[in-house]
Amino acid sequence: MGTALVLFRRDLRLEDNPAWSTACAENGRVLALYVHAPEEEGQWAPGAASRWWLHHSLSRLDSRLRAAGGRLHVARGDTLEVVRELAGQTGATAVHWNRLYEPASIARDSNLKAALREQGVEAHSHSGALWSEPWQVETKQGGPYKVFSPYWRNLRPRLSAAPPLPVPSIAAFAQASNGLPVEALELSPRIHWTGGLADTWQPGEAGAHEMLEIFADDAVNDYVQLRDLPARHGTSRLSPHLHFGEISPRQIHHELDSRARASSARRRPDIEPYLRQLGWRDFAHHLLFHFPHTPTESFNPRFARFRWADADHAVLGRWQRGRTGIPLVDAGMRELWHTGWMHNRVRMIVASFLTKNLRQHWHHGARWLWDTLVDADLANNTLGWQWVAGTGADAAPYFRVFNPVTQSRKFDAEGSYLRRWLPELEDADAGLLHEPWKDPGLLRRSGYPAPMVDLAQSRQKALDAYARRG
Ligand SMILES: Cc1cc2nc3c(=O)[nH]c(=O)nc-3n(C[C@H](O)[C@H](O)[C@H](O)COP(=O)(O)OP(=O)(O)OC[C@H]3O[C@@H](n4cnc5c(N)ncnc54)[C@H](O)[C@@H]3O)c2cc1C
Repeated sequence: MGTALVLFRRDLRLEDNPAWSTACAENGRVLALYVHAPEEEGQWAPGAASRWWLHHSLSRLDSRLRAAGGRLHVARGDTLEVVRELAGQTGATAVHWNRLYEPASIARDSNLKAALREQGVEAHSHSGALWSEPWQVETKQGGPYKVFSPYWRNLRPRLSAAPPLPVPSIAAFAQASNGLPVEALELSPRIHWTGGLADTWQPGEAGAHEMLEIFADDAVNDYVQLRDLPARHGTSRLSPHLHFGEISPRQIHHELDSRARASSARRRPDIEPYLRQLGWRDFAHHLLFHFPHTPTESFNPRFARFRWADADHAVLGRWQRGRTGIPLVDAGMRELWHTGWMHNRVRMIVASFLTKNLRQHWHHGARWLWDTLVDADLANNTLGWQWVAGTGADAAPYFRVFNPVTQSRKFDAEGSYLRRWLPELEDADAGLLHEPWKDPGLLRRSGYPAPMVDLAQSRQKALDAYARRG
């Protein structure tokens, strides 16, 4: 049996990894390879929080492989050159990887496949990141979907909760020289600002399964009731693990389905609302694959000439630092800065505030989240921003401007989320917490800023601007 290289990218797991399983089954020797080539990701090289995650996830994968007698061969440089050099060194006759769907990755991987095949090396790509390939779900007319509900109605009946691929046994690891330690990639920042990330997350395959277990043990039962409450752990928090491929949708589906079947009919959780939400991830990738211009251009062409306010760095800075004077917006932005994550409902509110009340282009928000989220994902982030800004496929209507005070009273009625992230308002009266500007004395005493815009007036200005669009 021959030797194969397996390129690990955002599939940093050994279980349910089709590229890894196939290579191990078909070859006597395998080399697990990570090539660090951020420039090959075009404008979307990983941001600071993602790099932190990647450092730890690669280290954990390396440790797992070492425990099995091998290691992760880490290299930096041009992927094709590195693969060619290692194929030569190890005598590999095949290269396997799981597909990615960002435009730059598709272009890179197509070149890689063609160049390797030309050289007589087999190149195999596999489906390991999504439930379904973006081209497998088609409308009756044979085109892509633009609206989620019909997309989901088409996809859902085809999804199987079959057991995922087990961790394969490995005959032998191929040896290669010049591998780097993960530290050499300098992904972890020199300045120590990542304490909050380390306190919140455990990157890697084991961390992903722990997170799934916590969710499956408890919150999945009340997902519909709790998923909108930012103070509660009502969602799975699997997004960074999914982004880095430490766990797959198939694994999650299988685990939740098996547990549901094992529980008595009376106590059986309804896992459908959660699966549907996970379906948005496949949908986001479906959209990105079919409409690759959307990370930078409005999905809806009617917004191509929309006049956003000029970029204002002071305004953006207050939003980024959580100093807008609107408690729910500031709490979300501070949660993001501290933990690298923000609750979905709060993401919608901070995005609506930026694009509508402040009328800043959604690009600015998308970029900031790209740098600060541990789950920054081009497909999901693009969909989220275009949805809220009203410029996207299946978007919130442009006239929907979230009122952050109403939202905060509804979804954080007791103010636990606000008090947690705005310690200066910890002692504020419950009635004032959502609108502290109503008591100038409170603002003076606490140092919490006055609102940077009047919510009603800025909403009206946004509606006027949207009404004039295109
Ligand atoms: C402005 C904005 C920006 C966003 N940026 C990102 C991003 O960069 N990366 C990211 O993963 N999600 C993004 N989202 C979607 C969503 O907020 C997160 O996926 C979710 O908060 C992650 O938490 P969770 O894992 O607990 O979600 P759960 O509710 O437990 O959902 C399970 C999984 O389903 C997927 N999912 C859930 N909601 C969505 C959605 N609306 N769109 C696409 N996939 C979804 C995620 O992979 C998530 O992990 C964004 C949303 C908005 C409004």
